[in-house]
Amino acid sequence: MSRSPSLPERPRLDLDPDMSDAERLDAMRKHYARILQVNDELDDRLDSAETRRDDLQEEVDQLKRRNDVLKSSSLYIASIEEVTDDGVVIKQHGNNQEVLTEVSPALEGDLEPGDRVAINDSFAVQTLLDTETDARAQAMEVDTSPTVTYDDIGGIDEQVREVREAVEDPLVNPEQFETVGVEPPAGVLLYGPPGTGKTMLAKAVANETDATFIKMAGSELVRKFIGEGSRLVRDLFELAAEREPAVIFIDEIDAVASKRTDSKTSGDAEVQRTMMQLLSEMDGFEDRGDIRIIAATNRFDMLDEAILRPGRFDRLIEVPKPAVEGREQILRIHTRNMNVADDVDLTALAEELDDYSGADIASLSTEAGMFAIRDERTEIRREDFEQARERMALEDETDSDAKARSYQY
Ligand SMILES: Nc1ncnc2c1ncn2[C@@H]1O[C@H](COP(=O)(O)OP(=O)(O)OP(=O)(O)O)[C@@H](O)[C@H]1O
Repeated sequence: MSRSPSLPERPRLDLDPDMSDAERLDAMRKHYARILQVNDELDDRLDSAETRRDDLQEEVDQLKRRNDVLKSSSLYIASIEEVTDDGVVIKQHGNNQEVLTEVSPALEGDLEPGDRVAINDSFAVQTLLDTETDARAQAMEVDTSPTVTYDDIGGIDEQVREVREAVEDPLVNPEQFETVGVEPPAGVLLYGPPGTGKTMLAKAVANETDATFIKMAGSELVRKFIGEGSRLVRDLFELAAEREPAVIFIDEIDAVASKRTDSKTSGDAEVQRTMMQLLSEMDGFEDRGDIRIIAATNRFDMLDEAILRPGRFDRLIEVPKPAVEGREQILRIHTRNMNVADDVDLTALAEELDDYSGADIASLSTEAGMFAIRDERTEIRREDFEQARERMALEDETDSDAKARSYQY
């Protein structure tokens, strides 16, 4: 450490008793001049000390900012390739870069080849990730032979027809498209309120074409770790290629494909990267064979237009809540295996179910059945449907009360 130069010596006034008045005055003038000089020197020192203090403060602020960035920065995913005496060899997901890195003492002895870990910017292993939480296994639902059929779907006949044309025909009859010389739609986007049958439609089309149904929720793609979302997208398309014919169904696509926000947080950047990966998979989709892709959203208004361009999700199908005839059809579908009493008029009931979605009608039917069971009856009566309706209205109210309450905070 450099030592600061010593302070200037304090001026002394030596007055001899034998001095004449003139000599005394002269000595005092010189002393005064010396004091002024020392004062100036001390002022200079003070100035430079202050400048140095400001510089140090600036350095402290910079370090604090850097520390904050480091604390809040995202982690990357890697796999342990090898455990050696000098540290562990990791392979970063996404770019496959291999690095020899040290392990923090807290994790020493805990790591084995094949483990998934989170690493920071300097490749230091931060956490061991549970293999149970393997993102792929969690994020994808694979159904090799879905059982939903078009007959199970009510009230949206026009939408069924459109989906069949856009997804089923190109899978079943690709030559027809070739002969006519038109490209089948690259991707189909189903949009509309929750519980209207969008997932059912995608499953039914997979069933009808003997395709594997692979579902991924958009919310699963928006993960905490950098590289994970885009990797999942790649895995999704790879899996579909292995299992073709396949129908890829991406639910809640708005989670990865919302209009760009202005904020530049790392989370947003990660969502962007995931969306870019999805777009690039779709752009390179032409030669992928028997794979069709369907996405769904309840928030059409939020979507980034980039995903709606030709060659991407270029067939938009609105799936609305059912009108009265549709509600009756759905009621009939959901009660067809139930023992419903003759006094139940499903046509009249359908008229009363204004604003019910298909999912609401399914719950209503089950709920009515439960009332009959509670009453130890084997037949479902009109009053069971009435009680079920009241109960659902009550639950709805509690739900919206809870929502209203939560908005207050
Ligand atoms: N049109 C319909 N016909 C028959 N049943 C329906 C219909 N729509 C919804 N249902 C019932 O509701 C359940 C949920 O529907 P589904 O998951 O297909 O809705 P969704 O539109 O995908 O909803 P979300 O947007 O919430 O994912 C279905 O399993 C089915 O029992």
